[in-house]
Amino acid sequence: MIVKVVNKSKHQLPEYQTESSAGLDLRANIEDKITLKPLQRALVPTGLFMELAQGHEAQIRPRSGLAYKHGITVLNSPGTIDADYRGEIKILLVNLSEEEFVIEDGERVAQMVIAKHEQIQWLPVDTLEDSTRSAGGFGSTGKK
Ligand SMILES: O=c1ccn([C@H]2C[C@H](O)[C@@H](COP(=O)(O)OP(=O)(O)OP(=O)(O)O)O2)c(=O)[nH]1
Repeated sequence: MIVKVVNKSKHQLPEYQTESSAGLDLRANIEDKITLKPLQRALVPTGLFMELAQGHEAQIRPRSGLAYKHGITVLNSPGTIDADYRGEIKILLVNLSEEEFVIEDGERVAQMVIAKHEQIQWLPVDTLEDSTRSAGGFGSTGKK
């Protein structure tokens, strides 16, 4: 799939790490380092602008290594980039660790997955067809 992109960052366009991976690593495009204290959040610019085809979205997700080693995650995960959005893609990071974390320019801070989504039409009805689960949820099936 071809996606139009304007790259105003100092960095190369994100590339897949392997042909079979879904996530494109996104790099911070910043003039000065950003220091995230515990529980602090920051909107990190990427310098990337995209034009997605209708019926598609981009999801901004955390990188598992940053989350595991440093408690750095995407606060609104998965962030949603709409097909009609023409602004700069930004990443909302939060530091869930007890130590401060420094984001450097060019650092791969999140990953982006482009996905198709359905376009639905509501069909208002009075009742829904029953199912085995019915209204059970939130642990209704137990632990094991
Ligand atoms: O992690 C994100 C999430 C969103 N956006 C941009 C693209 C998206 O299309 C737009 C709006 O996002 P969203 O719909 O999540 O924001 P909202 O809080 O509902 O605001 P809006 O009223 O602008 O829709 O902001 C980002 O750059 N990064």
